[in-house]
Amino acid sequence: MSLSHFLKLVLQQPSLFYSRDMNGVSLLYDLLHSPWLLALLKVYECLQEFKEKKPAPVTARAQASSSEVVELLSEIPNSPEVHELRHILQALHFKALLSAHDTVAQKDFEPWLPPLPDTVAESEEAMRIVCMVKNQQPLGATIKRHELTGDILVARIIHGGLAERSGLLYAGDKLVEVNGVSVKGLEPEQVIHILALSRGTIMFKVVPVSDPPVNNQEMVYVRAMTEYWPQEDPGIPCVDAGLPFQKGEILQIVDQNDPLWWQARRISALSACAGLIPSLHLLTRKQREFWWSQPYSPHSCLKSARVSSMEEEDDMQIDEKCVEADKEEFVYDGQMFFIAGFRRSMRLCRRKSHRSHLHPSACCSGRCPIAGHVPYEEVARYQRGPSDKHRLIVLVGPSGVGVNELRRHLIEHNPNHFQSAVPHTTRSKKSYEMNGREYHYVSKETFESLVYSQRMLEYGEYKGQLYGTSVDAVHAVLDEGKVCVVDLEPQDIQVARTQELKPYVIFIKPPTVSCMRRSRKHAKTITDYFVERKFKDEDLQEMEDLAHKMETQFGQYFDHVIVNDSLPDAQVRLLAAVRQAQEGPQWVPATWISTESES
Ligand SMILES: Nc1ncnc2c1ncn2[C@@H]1O[C@H](COP(=O)(O)OP(=O)(O)OP(=O)(O)O)[C@@H](O)[C@H]1O
Repeated sequence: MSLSHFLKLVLQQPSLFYSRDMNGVSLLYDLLHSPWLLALLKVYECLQEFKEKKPAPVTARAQASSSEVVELLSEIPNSPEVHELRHILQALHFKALLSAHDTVAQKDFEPWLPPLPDTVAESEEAMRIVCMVKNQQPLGATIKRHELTGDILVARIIHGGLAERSGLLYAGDKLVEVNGVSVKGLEPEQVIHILALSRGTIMFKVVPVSDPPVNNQEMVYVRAMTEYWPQEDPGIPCVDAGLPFQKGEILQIVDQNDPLWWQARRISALSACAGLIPSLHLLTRKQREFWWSQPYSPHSCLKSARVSSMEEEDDMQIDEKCVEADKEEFVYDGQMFFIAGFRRSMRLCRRKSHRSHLHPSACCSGRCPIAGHVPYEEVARYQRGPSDKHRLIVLVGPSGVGVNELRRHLIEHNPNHFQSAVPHTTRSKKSYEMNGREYHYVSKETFESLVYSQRMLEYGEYKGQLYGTSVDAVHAVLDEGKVCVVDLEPQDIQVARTQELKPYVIFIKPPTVSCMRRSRKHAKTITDYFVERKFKDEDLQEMEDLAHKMETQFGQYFDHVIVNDSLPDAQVRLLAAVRQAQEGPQWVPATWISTESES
């Protein structure tokens, strides 16, 4: 019988006795002998005994004792009993049980809150007393001083922070006291000082804001196109509440109520407390101010020093056919395949300046990353559908890192699935070549019109001829249901970033110079002078420097990074990354998705 049911009977019984017409002695006799009264007395006795005993754990460190026993057991001869005991003591569920026991024994499972003050003056009726246990975590709120009244107000509540989780403090609440100290006339910094000194529990006396703000904004995701370090920003309302981020990181914007300071989380830590980041407007302004504060220097697009020095060198005549025809044809599954876009002239041309007079706009307005640079790019999750074209795969990396080696390997791995785009050139066709196989041979005028109509992903000049890869050449591959794999200079990525191509950019990064000295012992680089020449130490150093510059300037566009140390490893990782790009969900600019749904 449950105790509550039993107590109900107890209450019923006296009323029955009372209603019966009985003399007092027999009533008392019956009452004292009734089983329910005896049972009730027994319960009472048990409770009294329990109260006196005050049960206490024999030890508060059962876990430690268990570990000691396990250690001792290892020193005595093994027997089935010893084995069993050790097995029990080391079992995960048993350890969890002891851990729970110790937690209860040490009573560290709930915070201690101070008693609320008994006397609250009538005039303070509208006040709210809020107690919080800090537990070494930040409060998750910022304060400010009201410009006119001088009141100290809660400026914002950080999403996921202690204050928000308590549900007791709101932006706009007026602070009256902190831990019994009046904040009247204090500067926000002084209040922060009081808060910083408080350990464990903090008690606020606040006048609640009449309309607590409701955050019903939609969750927005952005890619950080720049980096941000709160410690270096003197303008941030609270450095500790700032969220540092790197280029290319995906952020979830959880609050845009403040026009200057948004609240965001990193996509990699969505359960963490949000942090403050400058709003789009503020960060754009900061970037502009920084830009103007820099000493004037004519901007030059990222180029390798080796490139400019090469341009001054005289070209040597090298037998083109013997160099260019290398490994262009191969057999796969009994079928002959031709691989275009790997020619020496094309590769050397890529290294040359992209600041061509052909481009309709000057360097700093089109392909250059500084022009039109937004600090946050809104992104959305994209999953390629079965009937969608493949995403363009773009490989980027400093010259000599192995971009072509990896690209070639990928295509040769399965030429029915991976293919390069056939480039365009203005040079004349050789007798052993075929139009549309090695190159699309076009006139200078046609090439220029492709450039002017923004149909060239990349282009350049080599030995007085133009070379480049057109958007249409990429489409020709994609339309066949294949994956197009191209090699671009980082400044050309922006041109390829369109809804129609949805490029997935993989940065091929060199390992350290000392690693390369080992792995590139037999590797060869191509130069204007030499068809193939061994890497020198300065080539490797330059590769490392250039990779660093590329990451600093263009890291925001890289969807994936592969360090090319061991070639076989890099090949495997590239294949996996390309598969993931086509089959897995990724963050892409939101405009790539919305344009699609509108059409
Ligand atoms: N991980 C590696 N280990 C050893 N050698 C490598 C590795 N990756 C590439 N190589 C070699 O380095 C040389 C340069 O590679 P590759 O031609 O692919 O460079 P690239 O990045 O395409 O540069 P370029 O702009 O000069 O064409 C080649 O001989 C290649 O076989």
